[in-house]
Amino acid sequence: MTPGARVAAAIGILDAIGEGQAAEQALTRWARGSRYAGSKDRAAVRDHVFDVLRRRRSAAAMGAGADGRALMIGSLRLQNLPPDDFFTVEGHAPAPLSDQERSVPAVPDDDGTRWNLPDWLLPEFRRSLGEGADAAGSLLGTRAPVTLRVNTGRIAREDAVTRLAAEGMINAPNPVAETALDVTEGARRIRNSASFTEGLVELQDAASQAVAAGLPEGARVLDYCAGGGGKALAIAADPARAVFAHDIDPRRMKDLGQRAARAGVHITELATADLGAAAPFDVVFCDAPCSGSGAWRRSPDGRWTLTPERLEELAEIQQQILDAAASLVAPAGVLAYATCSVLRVENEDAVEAFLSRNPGWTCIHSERINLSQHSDGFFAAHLTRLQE
Ligand SMILES: C[S@@+](CC[C@H](N)C(=O)[O-])C[C@H]1O[C@@H](n2cnc3c(N)ncnc32)[C@H](O)[C@@H]1O
Repeated sequence: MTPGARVAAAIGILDAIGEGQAAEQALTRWARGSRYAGSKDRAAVRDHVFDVLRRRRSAAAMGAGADGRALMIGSLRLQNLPPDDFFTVEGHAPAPLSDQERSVPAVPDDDGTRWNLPDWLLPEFRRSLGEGADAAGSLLGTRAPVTLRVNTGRIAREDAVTRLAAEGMINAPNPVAETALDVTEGARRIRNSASFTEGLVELQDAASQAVAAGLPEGARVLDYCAGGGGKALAIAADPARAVFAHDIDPRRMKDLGQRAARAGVHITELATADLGAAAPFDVVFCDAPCSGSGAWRRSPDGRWTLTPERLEELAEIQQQILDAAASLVAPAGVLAYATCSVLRVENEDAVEAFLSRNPGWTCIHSERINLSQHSDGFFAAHLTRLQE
């Protein structure tokens, strides 16, 4: 595909998203109907679409419109790429810019446009991040780093650096977690590399790695919201732990057995009905469902699909999870709560709500891992029962 044809494809996908399709669904549908598109084309189209979604408000302002065409014009301008180079009509490129489209509008300098967030979320974003709001808002408009977790049970981080470099992936130690490596070049090779297929590395954000590494000691650990099991795998890398995984939707754990085998670790999956018999656990870890606001660079349509009602609903689910998980914690054990959200309502407020309903519990640790060029934004808190 020509560069212009890739832009034309992105415009069609953005229009489908504008009509209500989820971003991943719209991309998959386009790829299925475009067998001529090779893997580099698919990656380039995806990058265009995600670049727009990360900066949709600024792109709409720069392109003077909200449809796919205007958003793509705006997005190219934001990247200092002249739209005229892509809108040539040749080789399946979109039609050339009209005189009106060629005049570059002035972009408003309000927080919502600069941070590319919906207006309703701005008060909560400011309350949550305080002086860090501007930095976090700007970062949300950039591409997320590609980060690996080194399976240190198998290979030391410094040896992994050399090995990955030999396989064409330029990488460097990440400062957020001792097991993390940032891949700066060759990231598309990861999944087919021997290092990956042999279980020496996994793709995982550095904040997730730091949260798993920061869990308190304890032999029996339950990952209560295990999902695909990324954190369960990281926890299981410590041979001193017996790790159990649970998710309300067990289909989410379908690849966990295979991933654990590749990593050379053992994880026991538990159905909801079996939790009571397997309890108590020294640590019950709840990586709770949340807005995902700390990871909106990776799922950039999340900020446009979140609603005040959904945020409220998530806060209720988070309390239900804490209550259910608390009953599985050993008397001197720890209930660990985490989200990949930067919003107070899902973090500090959630912990406070649990503690006010459960005066026998106290918070012994609470930390925010800031959104940065090295990791997503994360929150973690450790709660335990007050000893008599
Ligand atoms: C943030 S994701 C977990 C990601 C996972 N820990 C990882 O590292 O890949 C949250 C998970 O919580 C699960 N979940 C939602 N409600 C739940 C509940 N009431 N009890 C247990 N799990 C729940 C969801 O199915 C989802 O897989």
